[in-house]
Amino acid sequence: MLIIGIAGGTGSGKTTVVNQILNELPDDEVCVISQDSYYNATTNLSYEERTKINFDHPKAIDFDLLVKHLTQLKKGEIIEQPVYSFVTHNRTEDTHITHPKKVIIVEGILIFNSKRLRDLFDIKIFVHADADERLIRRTRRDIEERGRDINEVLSRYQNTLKPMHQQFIEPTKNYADIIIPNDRYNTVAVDIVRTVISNKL
Ligand SMILES: Nc1ncnc2c1ncn2[C@@H]1O[C@H](COP(=O)(O)OP(=O)(O)O)[C@@H](O)[C@H]1O
Ligand SMILES: O=c1ccn([C@@H]2O[C@H](COP(=O)(O)O)[C@@H](O)[C@H]2O)c(=O)[nH]1
Repeated sequence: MLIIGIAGGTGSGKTTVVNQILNELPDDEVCVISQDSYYNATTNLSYEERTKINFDHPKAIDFDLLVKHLTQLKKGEIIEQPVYSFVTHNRTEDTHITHPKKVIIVEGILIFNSKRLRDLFDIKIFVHADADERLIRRTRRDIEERGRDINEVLSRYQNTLKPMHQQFIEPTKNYADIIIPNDRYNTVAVDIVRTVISNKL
């Protein structure tokens, strides 16, 4: 089994890179775990209280469950990945049954922040895009896909995204084996990662 961690700031293009890697790879050989599925369950809080959570701080993530699930997959066990809603800021009632595969890709902004997780990765990849590019992408995506308005996106960026990125995400670039520059679509880098995976399969 090969476990690949893909980190990078919000809007850097992690999900896009993962999807490009998955294209042309056999479905039954690769599975993806998203750190976003492991935001803490906040059912005890009101919607208003949930909107005030700092989602870019490591404390917002249920790393215990993420490490437990990855360890189970490594042992060949099936897991029930939580399903998260960015609209309600909470886990849904659903779960996603995930089978162990030869290659497991874990992606998320804070995954290199946890030593326990880092130790589980065979390859660590950091997707880099400049802050202005990330802000533009995030603004478009959150308005089009995550039900936000421009004020929400910009005030969240100023109050939490930017400072948390500088404090907790950017420094973890140092742990990466490979850094993918992603201000533009980087097909060469994606091809290299795909080749590494294909060799393993
Ligand atoms: N290299 C790129 N150039 C332009 N737009 C991109 C690029 N990579 C991703 N995007 C777009 O930016 C937005 C955020 O990308 P996404 O992959 O969701 O980032 P992340 O998972 O890192 O938050 C998406 O709308 C995506 O289509
Ligand atoms: O309820 C939530 C939970 C998280 N976020 C934001 O999501 C990004 C991480 O996801 P990416 O796909 O890597 O962008 C993080 O910056 C959180 O601020 C949210 O908006 N709402």
